[in-house]
This record gives sequence, structure tokens and C-alpha cells, in this order.
Amino acid sequence: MVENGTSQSGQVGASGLGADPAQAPNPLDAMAIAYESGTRLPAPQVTRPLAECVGEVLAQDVRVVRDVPHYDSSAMDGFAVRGPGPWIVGENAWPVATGSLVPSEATSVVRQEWVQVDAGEASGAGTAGAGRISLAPGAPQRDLEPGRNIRRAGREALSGELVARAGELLTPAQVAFAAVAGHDTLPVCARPRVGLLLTGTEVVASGLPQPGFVRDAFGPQLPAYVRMLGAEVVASERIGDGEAETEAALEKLVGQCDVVVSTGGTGHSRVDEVRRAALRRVTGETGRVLFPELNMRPGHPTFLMEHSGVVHVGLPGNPLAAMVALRLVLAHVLRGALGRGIEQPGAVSLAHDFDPGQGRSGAGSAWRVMPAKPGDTSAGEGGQQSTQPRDTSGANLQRWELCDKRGSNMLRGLAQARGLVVIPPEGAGAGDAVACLPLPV
Ligand SMILES: Nc1nc2c(c(=O)[nH]1)N[C@H]1C(S)=C(S)[C@@H](COP(=O)(O)OP(=O)(O)OC[C@H]3O[C@@H](n4cnc5c(N)ncnc54)[C@H](O)[C@@H]3O)O[C@H]1N2
Ligand code: MOO
Repeated sequence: MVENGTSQSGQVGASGLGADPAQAPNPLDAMAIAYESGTRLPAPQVTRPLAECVGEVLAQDVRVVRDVPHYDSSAMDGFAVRGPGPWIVGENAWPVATGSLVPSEATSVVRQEWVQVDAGEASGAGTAGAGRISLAPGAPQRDLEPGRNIRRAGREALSGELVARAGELLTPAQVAFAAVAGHDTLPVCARPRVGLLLTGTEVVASGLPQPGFVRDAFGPQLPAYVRMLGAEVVASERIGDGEAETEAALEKLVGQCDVVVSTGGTGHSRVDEVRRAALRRVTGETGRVLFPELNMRPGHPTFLMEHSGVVHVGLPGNPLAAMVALRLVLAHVLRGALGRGIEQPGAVSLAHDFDPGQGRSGAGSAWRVMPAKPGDTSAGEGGQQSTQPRDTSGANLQRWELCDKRGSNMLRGLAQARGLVVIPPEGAGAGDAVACLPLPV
């Protein structure tokens, strides 16, 4: 059931308008096409201090500079000792704290609660007494085993071993390990520069709109979402639906961005100017329409074009359609641009039959991408969500149910979703494995 075919990958006719629906790629092919397109963008690197590296994408493999740890150290508070004891502090026993340097002649570290002071002063870690000490009566012998409680140099990592690979999105732990491994800065990919073109005369950015007007669903989330995808919004244009303003805004954006993300205006009506304006720019050797639309609902009017030196992702105006397209298409343009691998969708098992013949007429022949969430876990047999399908029946996968309120103009279902499930045109039955992309990324 889950497949990632490539049959429809590649460029389709540059005419765009009225393209044969059979040439519209399915959602999984669209991810691959978008990824390829992203790889053609410039990929500058920058060096950043470690404190600014979490969430950035590593530009080169990074290796351990010096053995970790770089000296033999104590794993306990107590005494580094040579031989079986009793010991004379300063001669064959040395007070140590956890993490202290252990003298090279020590054979092990005995924790302080297992040591008794026989004479003089040697009261504990960090004090340099000159007393006589021995293992307390009844204390186990194991702290006398050679090497006991000594963290040997290089035990965690040897110089030259890998810290993280190019293309990885750096986690807090990776950045911390890079510090311990000897780095002060890391080479990361410069964030692709994204320009937003938010269209719609009826769209208002605050307050309670009058009938005929709608509250902007994109402005409040897109800059943060784009950041989560590894890029940065560097310019934003909010316009109505006119031809001249669309032209002017696009002209402004292409000069300062790598990727343009537009919302709305993807239709074919007289007020949908974005598609026409983008198509007019598809000229010369480098201009291309990668797809004029998709074989997917919601989101079928989504387009992907390369023009004016940018990749242009045309998101439909309907909010759910736009967010589905963003998760599939924009996310993959940016993965390509950042040298990250193409995403391998996880798999979940559908909790209920889904018959695409239901709903809007004509929708039955399209792929469907829908907000979904884990169902009642007691009903499933699998437990945790798997990232790899273990079998195509989905019997071992966690059961997921579709969210309600998932009309293409809605957001309520998406707001409850943990992922987007991808269902082929023939539909899917309860218990079938289906591809699933986690949300928000
Ligand atoms: N005759 C046809 N009409 C429509 C078709 C079709 O095939 N034939 N497709 C429908 C589908 S599917 C979609 S999706 C939309 C695509 O619309 P556009 O990309 O052209 O976008 P607009 O017309 O500008 O807006 C559509 C819808 O979205 C609302 N919108 C726009 N921006 C925002 C925003 N920032 N926040 C919230 N809502 C927004 C807008 O008010 C409209 O309701 O076309 C269908 N029609
Ligand atoms: O993109 Mo539209 O909203 O398919 O439904």
C-alpha cells in the first residue's frame, strides 16, 4: 500500500494552466521533485558559535578534536590508591573528587565511604592529609580491582571519530558533545532566505473581520514554521488580488530571496494573479514549471516553479490545503537546499476504512493527504508509532484515526493532528498501512 514511486517525477510542460491532470504528480512524487529543486539552490556555509547551532543543519562532517575524556579521571569521591592497602595518603593514596585527575601510578579509586582513617588526618576528597587509611571492615573488595572507578582517557570517543554528519539537524545533545569534543564553532548551512507573498483582498491581519472578510491564517504561523524547517523569512509582502500589485511584490521578493512562498491566487479565475505572474516569469534556460498542480486533495492547485533565480512554491489559499502543501513541498525544497536527506515517511495503520468516493464529486481519483492522530491505543496492537513499516498489512503499527473538521478551508482538524496520512486513490481499509508524515515537521 505504501509506495514511493518516481514515475511522475520530473518537469512537466511549462504551459501550466490547464495542464493534463494525469501529469500532476502524486504527493510522494511531489516530495522528490521539490527536494531536487531545492538541491539546485546555492548552499553557502557559515561558521557559528556553538550556542547558536541547535536547530541548524551541519554543513560538513564534524570529528572529535581530542580524546574524550582527555585525561584519566575519577568516577567517585574518595582516594586514588596504588595497591591493596593500607595506604599512606600522599605516598600511595591521593584524595580525589569525581572528575579529578587520577595520578598515573594509581591502580584504582576507592570511594570515600568505604575507607577508614587509621591514623592522622585524611578525611576525604580534596583534602591532602598525611594519615594512614585502609578499607573499612565489611567494605566490598571491588574498588580495589585494577582500573576500578577510573574513567580512562578516550573511553567515550577517540580523536578523529565522528561527532555528527553533514546534513544533520543539530540537536542540543549533539552541540553539547561537539563542545566536549573540542569545538568552539561549527560549520552550518546558511538558512535559505524565504520571501512570503500573502495575497487576498479579503484577508485581514487582526481583529474580528466583517462578513466577506477572513482572518489571516498564514501570517501568524509561517515565519515560525519556516524557521522550524531550517530557513528564515527575510521579507514579507501582504497584498490584495490585483495584477500590478502581484507583479510588483514578486519583483521585490525575487531580488532578496532563494525561495518565494505565496499563499492564494493559485486558481484559474480572473482574480487569481499569482499563478499567472509566476508563469510569466518562467523564461530562459533556468525557468521551469516543475509541476503546475498536484494529484492530491486538498491542495491540488499547488504549483512549483523555478523563475527569476528563485524556487517559487505556490500554496493555495484554502488554509488546510496550504498547510498540507507546505509540509510536503516547501519542507522538501528546504531539505534539498540544506543538504538534508529526503524524508522517508513513517507508516501507521488506519483505524477505519477510508473510501475516497465519499465526499466531493471527482475527488475519488485523487490521492488524499489528511490530518490524523493516534487513536485509542488499547484498540491497536502495535504500541508505539513506527518509522519503518514492519509489514504492509499494518498489523504491527499504531492505529491512527483521521481528524474531524478537515475541509480544505478548515484548520480545526489540523490543529489536533499529529501527522498527515497519505492515502492512494483506491482508498484504504481499516488496518492497512499508510504513509504518515509527522507534524509539524
Ligand atoms: N471553479 C473552481 N474553483 C475552485 C477550485 C477549482 O478547481 N475550480 N479549486 C478550489 C480549491 S481546491 C482551492 S484550494 C482554491 C484555491 O484557491 P486560490 O489558491 O486561488 O486562493 P484564493 O482564491 O485566493 O483563496 C481561496 C480561499 O482561501 C482563503 N484564504 C486566502 N488567504 C487566506 C489567509 N491568509 N487566511 C485565511 N484564508 C485565506 C480565501 O479567503 C478563500 O476562501 O480554490 C477553490 N476554488
Ligand atoms: O486545494 Mo483545495 O483546497 O484541494 O481543496
